[in-house]
Order: sequence, then C-alpha cells, then structure tokens
Amino acid sequence: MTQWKNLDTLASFGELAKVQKVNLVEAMSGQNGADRVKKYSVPMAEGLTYNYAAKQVDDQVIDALEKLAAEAELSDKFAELYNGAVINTGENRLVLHHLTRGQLGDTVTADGVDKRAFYVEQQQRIADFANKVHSGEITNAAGEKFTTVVQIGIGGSDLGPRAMYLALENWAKKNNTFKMEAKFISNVDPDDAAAVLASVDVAHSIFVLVSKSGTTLETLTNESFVKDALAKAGLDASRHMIAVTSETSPLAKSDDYLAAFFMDDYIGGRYSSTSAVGGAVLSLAFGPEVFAAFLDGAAAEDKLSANANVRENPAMLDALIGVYERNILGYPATAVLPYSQALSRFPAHLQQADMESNGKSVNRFGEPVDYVTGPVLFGEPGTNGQHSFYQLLHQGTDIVPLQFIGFKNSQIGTDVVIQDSTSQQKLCANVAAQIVAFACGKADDNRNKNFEGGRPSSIIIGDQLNPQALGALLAHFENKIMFQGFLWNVNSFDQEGVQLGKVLAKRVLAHETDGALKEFSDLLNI
Ligand SMILES: O=P(O)(O)OC[C@H]1O[C@](O)(CO)[C@@H](O)[C@@H]1O
Repeated sequence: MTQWKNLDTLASFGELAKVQKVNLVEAMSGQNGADRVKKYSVPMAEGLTYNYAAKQVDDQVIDALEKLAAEAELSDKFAELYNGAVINTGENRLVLHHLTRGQLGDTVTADGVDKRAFYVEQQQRIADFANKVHSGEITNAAGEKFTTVVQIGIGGSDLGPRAMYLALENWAKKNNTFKMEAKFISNVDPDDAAAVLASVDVAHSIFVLVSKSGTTLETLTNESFVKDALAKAGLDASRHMIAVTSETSPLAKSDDYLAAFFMDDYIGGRYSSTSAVGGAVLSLAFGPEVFAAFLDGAAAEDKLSANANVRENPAMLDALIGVYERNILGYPATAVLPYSQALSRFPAHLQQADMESNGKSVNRFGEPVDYVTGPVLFGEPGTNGQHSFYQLLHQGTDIVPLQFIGFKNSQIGTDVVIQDSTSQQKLCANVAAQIVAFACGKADDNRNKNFEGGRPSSIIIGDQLNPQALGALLAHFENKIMFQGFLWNVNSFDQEGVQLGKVLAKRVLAHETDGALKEFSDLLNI
C-alpha cells in the first residue's frame, strides 16, 4: 500500500526547492538551445513526441523531480488506481476510465462484474446500434435514415465528446469514414437548444441524452426542450432518443428511449470521453472503427504512463514539471495552445478536466493544504491566440507556462503556396517562433519593445491529428492531471465545489431567497 502524504512533507520536495534555477534565456540561446531541443524530447504513443527543451529545467532539476516521483510513489499509486483501489475517497469510488480503453493491470471486479468486460460490452452494443443506424436497419418512424446526431449533455457529458468530434470531423470526411453530422446542446440558455434545433432536420435527427447522474438540471431541461420540438413536429420522441447514463440513474429505468447505453460511477464525467459518453456520438458520427482507433491511441499512451522511469514517461514528466512551475517557481496559470483548428475545443475540455480535478484546497483526508494546487488553465488555437492574448504572455507581469501542440501535416491536405510557403508551413513556423520568442526574448533599449524572455513552454508534436493520435493526446493530459493530483495529495476525482451554486439556483427558482440572493433575483427578473 502506498502512503498519501502532503507535498510539503516530502523530503525530495524540500531538496527540489534548493536546486539551482535554470536561466531559460541562456539555456535556450545559441548552440545550448539547439542541443536542448534534441536532448529534452521523449516519445509518446502513436508517433507523438513530448519536447520540454523550453521548460525551465535541466538535468539537475529532472534528477530532483525523479526523486520526488519516487518518494510520492506516483507509479505505484497509478497501479493501485488501475487495479481497482478506491482512489476517489470523497465519493468512495473506484476510478476506472483507463479500463474503457484497455486492460492495464489486474481484472477489476466491482458490483459483481468484471469491469473491463462491462465497458467492452457497452462499446459493442453501441457499435451494433451505430452500424444499424448507418445501414438503415434502425430508422425514424417513417422508415427514413437518420442523418444527424444531436448530443444533449453538459460538463463532462458535453465538453470531451464535443472536442473529440470537432477534432476528427475533417479527418473523417477526408478519410471517407464520416457518417453523420453531430451537433451539441449543453447550455440551459434557451437560445442554445433553439438554435441547434433550428439548424437540424428533427425528423431525421437522433438525440443522445447523456447524463451519468440522470439528474442534471440543464440536461433534463434540454431534454424537455427537444421532446417539445419533436412533439410539435408530430414525432414520437421515443423513436428519436437514446440515453447514455449509469445503470443506477433515473434515466436507466425509463421507456422513453430507443436504446440506453451505460457507463458507471467509476468513470468521472470529465474522464468519460472514452466511455459510452463519447462512444455513442463518435460511433454514430464516424463509425465504431474510428472510435476503436481512438481508444487504441489512449490505451497505448496509458501504457507509457505506467512506466516508472520518469524520463520515459511523458505524462509523469509533464506533471512533475507542472508542479515544479506551480509550487517552486510560483507560476499561477497555464495555457494550452494547439496549433490546430481541429483542436479548437480541446483547451475547453482540458479546462474542466484539470480545474475540476485539481482545483482543491484540502487533501484527500479533508485537511487544508499549505501549498497551491491546480493552476488556472485556458487556451485557444494558434495562430489565432497570437492576435489575442499573447501580448500578456510575452510582456505581462505574470509568467504563464505554455503547452503547445502542433502537427506536421494538416487533416484535409488542401493548401496554397503564398510567398514561397504553404499555410501549414506558416502555421508550424509560427509555433516554432513562439517557443523561441517566449524562451529567449529580445533585448531592446526601448522598454516597450523589450522582451524579457524566460517564459517556459513545452510542445507535443505529431505527424497528423488522426483518431489514434487524438486518443494518445487525451490520455496524456488525463494522466498528467492524475499524477499532479497524486503529488498535491488531493482527490482529483470528485467536484464538491460545483454544488453550492446549484443549491442556490434551486432556491432562487423556488423563490426562497433573501438578502443579496433576493436582490440579484429581482435584478434579473426571476
Ligand atoms: O453527466 P451528468 O451527471 O449530467 O453531469 C454533468 C457534469 O456535471 C458535473 O457534475 C458538474 O456540475 C460534472 O462533473 C459533470 O461532468
């Protein structure tokens, strides 16, 4: 059994603080920089590479981080997690999202069933269902094929699947595996559902209601919104809706759905993209084979994450460097910057994955911690972000460590040569330029034009964003977040912080308010 200890009680953390800090401007300038780019690079799965040359680390720092990983028992804790320990202590639950994409360790039995077999069974049921929809065996009441899939869900039941869909939409079109367009309704803002419904042909749409708990206010409200639209169109909602939920949720018992597919309480919402939550919409949109390839990529990356050798484990290394930046260097935030339009919603997904997991002030035993935990995370695709918030990143008073992602090839392959370079080359040139500009800066006598440099970044580089690479990328970040939670000794798998707002909103709707809550309710005309 591993020991769960606060970060600041670990001797190796004290030692880490004493290691000489790296001067990133010097480290990344001239031949030094060139050598570091070659040296500080580690293979990920599916042809991806994690390069940390422009991070504020050197061999001494990495040695100290290795000791920290060993003392914090990161590898052993991961093994306990995938072998079925109750890692989510807050909710007394196992944490099994890795099992949705592969058998990493022992057979895990819970609720009397082999959990890997359960997840595979659900994948198979979804695959059969999707194939029947595509072949026209399952149709609308008029016997016509469904052409669009609309997912209804919020948080983890929206962000991951939506980000993954957008990431692969153009790839699937280019590779002739695109089956159906997908749309997403998430916000309880009525304009969200109304606009999506106005943009689809409801008679040929299949709606996927996704809610693990089956009780989320926004999702149930949007379900009613959709049912109302179906009824107004003279359609039987139960011929147009499927549900993805846990077997214990109220939705599981309902006859309102054409079919129901299951995840369980051991899959956190923000870790559910590789479960039935992502599986239904992605299998319908792209075919089950594409979803299977995505799972393969995630499984391959999980295997690397199980390697106890920090220098060969990109997720663990990334996590350790992130903790070094947060707790020793004192940086408050991090930005995820994919130079890939297809990853436009990937930062939004990671925002939930990271901030809902590690935005905690108490440790696993409910005791306050005396150190900072999860950073603020934000991001947008490059090069768009360069024309937006990069000013602050280059010359602002805070140093924000950056996580770039880039691909050598586009997904569609259509390109144009302007001024001797393609758009893809321009995209890649920009990310290379940004890494060096952030790290090295540029001295100028005019202070307004001076760049201090010393702003750390890493980059994940791949050949092309395909289903396998996307799976590996997702698993990398999920595992990074998990390792950081282990280091901070927080429970990364509950989210009590979202409850208070929900309770107060219910009170407002029941008109049970006083004080400031009543005044704001009045101001908003509720
Ligand atoms: O799938 P459900 O149960 O509707 O939950 C949706 C989301 O709500 C949250 O519980 C936060 O409010 C997330 O963690 C979760 O992803």
